[in-house]
Amino acid sequence: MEKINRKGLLVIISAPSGAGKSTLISLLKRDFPKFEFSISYTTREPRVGEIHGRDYFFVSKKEFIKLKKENFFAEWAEVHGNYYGTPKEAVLKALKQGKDLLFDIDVQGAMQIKQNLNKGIFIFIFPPSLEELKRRLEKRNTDSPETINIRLANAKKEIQEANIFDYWIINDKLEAAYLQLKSIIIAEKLRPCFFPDLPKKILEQT
Ligand SMILES: Nc1ncnc2c1ncn2[C@@H]1O[C@H](COP(=O)(O)OP(=O)(O)OP(=O)(O)O)[C@@H](O)[C@H]1O
Ligand SMILES: Nc1nc2c(ncn2[C@@H]2O[C@H](COP(=O)(O)O)[C@@H](O)[C@H]2O)c(=O)[nH]1
Repeated sequence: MEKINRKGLLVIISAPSGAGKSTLISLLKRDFPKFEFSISYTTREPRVGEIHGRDYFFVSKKEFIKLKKENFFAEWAEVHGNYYGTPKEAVLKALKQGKDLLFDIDVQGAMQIKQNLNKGIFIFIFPPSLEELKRRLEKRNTDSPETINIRLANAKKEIQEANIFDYWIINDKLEAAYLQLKSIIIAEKLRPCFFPDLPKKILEQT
């Protein structure tokens, strides 16, 4: 069969810190090798094992503010006391090339993408409870007790904003949550709007 043109899908995933976004996204990276992943800029210090240009572009506050003034970001927000932003160029490139692009961003950023681009599917991941969220953050052992407290306080606010999202997933058992996430993405990728030429191509075949 002749190659069918496909438009790219934008997938925006948000969750309170520690709910399991990065864990779920690493499974998507394994199963959807053609997906592009938006790499954000941040003023946060790198965690052990994080690599500049793979996990984030780690920049100073001064550099971030300069980029912000230059209109470099598709969206940006102050999250848990640090700045985070999505480079506009990566989004425009993915849209132009019809590539699927996934964003791991907070609720404020998701709202901006919704307003500015007016496209994408918006998925919110819940932890099974706030106690379990705290347990996961403590067990991850990447943040100080003060930072964990800030992240837990922000989790309550983020959960209250969850109604702007298209899909909700509770990440209790990882396998079940991942199956739900994967199913949403597969179903969304099959929407007719992503294959505008398909009926014509099928009818033209001899
Ligand atoms: N379903 C699950 N059950 C138990 N532990 C989990 C589950 N999902 C993720 N975790 C663990 O919880 C911790 C937090 O997960 P992860 O780092 O993926 O969260 P996150 O939402 O990306 O957080 P952040 O926004 O701070 O980056 C990790 O140690 C991870 O291994
Ligand atoms: N608005 C944006 N939020 C972002 C972006 N990149 C990441 N994030 C969110 O920040 C928090 C904290 O992340 P962490 O890696 O420090 O734990 C989390 O909710 C991310 O989703 C971004 O470009 N814009």
